[in-house]
Amino acid sequence: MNVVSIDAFHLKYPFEPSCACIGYFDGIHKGHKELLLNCIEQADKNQLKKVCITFDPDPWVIFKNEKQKHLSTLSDKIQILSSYGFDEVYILQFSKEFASLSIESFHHLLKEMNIKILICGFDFKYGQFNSGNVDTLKKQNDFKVIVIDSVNFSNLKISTSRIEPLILKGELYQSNVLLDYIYSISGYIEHGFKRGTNVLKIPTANLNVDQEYILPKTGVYAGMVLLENQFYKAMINIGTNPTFNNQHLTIEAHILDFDEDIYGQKIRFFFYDRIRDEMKFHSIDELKNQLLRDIQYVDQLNFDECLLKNTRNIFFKN
Ligand SMILES: Cc1cc2nc3c(=O)[nH]c(=O)nc-3n(C[C@H](O)[C@H](O)[C@H](O)COP(=O)(O)O)c2cc1C
Ligand SMILES: Nc1ncnc2c1ncn2[C@@H]1O[C@H](COP(=O)(O)OP(=O)(O)OP(=O)(O)O)[C@@H](O)[C@H]1O
Repeated sequence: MNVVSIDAFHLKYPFEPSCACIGYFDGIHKGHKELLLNCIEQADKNQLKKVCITFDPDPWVIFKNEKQKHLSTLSDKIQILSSYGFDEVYILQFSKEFASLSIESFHHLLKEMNIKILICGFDFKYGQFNSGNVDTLKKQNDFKVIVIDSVNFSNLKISTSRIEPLILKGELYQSNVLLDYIYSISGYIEHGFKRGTNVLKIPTANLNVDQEYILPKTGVYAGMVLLENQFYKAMINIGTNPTFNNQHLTIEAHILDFDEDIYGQKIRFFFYDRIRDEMKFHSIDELKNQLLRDIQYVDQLNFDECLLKNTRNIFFKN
């Protein structure tokens, strides 16, 4: 899959005729999935390149000058799109100039990018003051437009802004249902206080997380980790280890049936469901007994087959 960064005002790339879906696609949830699958199907049917058009940076960065947290980093999006079988991802460089393109200039840009079929959601907006929408798109004759109806859950549109608060509240199972795969964050393993290994005899991998991610509410989660293209069941804690009065928030996983030195390695933590609050225990033995019960619980937990399969399809590299 080719990933191409595009300056809308200086098109240089040799664009081949394509069927493209368009959006910011943070998290690539179940609603987005409908667009992506439709795009792949239409591209194959019409012998066109399979293209996903997205934007970077986040419009908020440009308008509010604030770094936003996201469900997925750009690199995650690229990985997910690659798992769908896209040929190309066009990343339109978002700027104030780009945001103020007139409706006609936006259509002209897509025509110049050799888009033959455009797939978007029913509420897609574009151009100056977000004045472009599916009605204005349908009025032009340069490319065909396919509009996807709202993909709902409990009669409400599935959207990134609906999933984000669920993650912040720790309702990870519900977020996963709306995403259609298991939510994850990634980073590198760093050194902790070594109490896991030395005091508790329950070693943990401490995550130095990419700061872009939306972090689940503090607490203990059943989940998995992905390490060197292998999935392992894990229990994850996000918190300040109140039994030890830590000053800073840590994100750590005890990987079940695993005992290797993995400092410095790239790792991904998957949050399947929240088990409990992080608690302050009166003694290390009490904490240890609780951790042993958590291990037992996670060990016997059967993850939803469909969520597991979708997650593997995205993140497992063949
Ligand atoms: C699944 C899991 C649950 C945990 N729950 C708690 C908890 O409820 N209270 C607490 O003080 N620490 C909790 N911890 C954190 C342990 O205290 C921690 O693993 C230990 O302090 C090791 O830290 P270190 O990696 O910095 O050495 C939990 C850790 C894990 C992996
Ligand atoms: N549930 C959905 N059903 C159909 N189309 C959707 C759905 N969610 C998003 N889309 C479409 O997918 C494309 C990308 O959506 P985008 O990422 O901009 O927003 P979103 O998922 O609705 O999130 P937000 O809450 O940030 O608005 C757009 O064309 C949008 O209309």
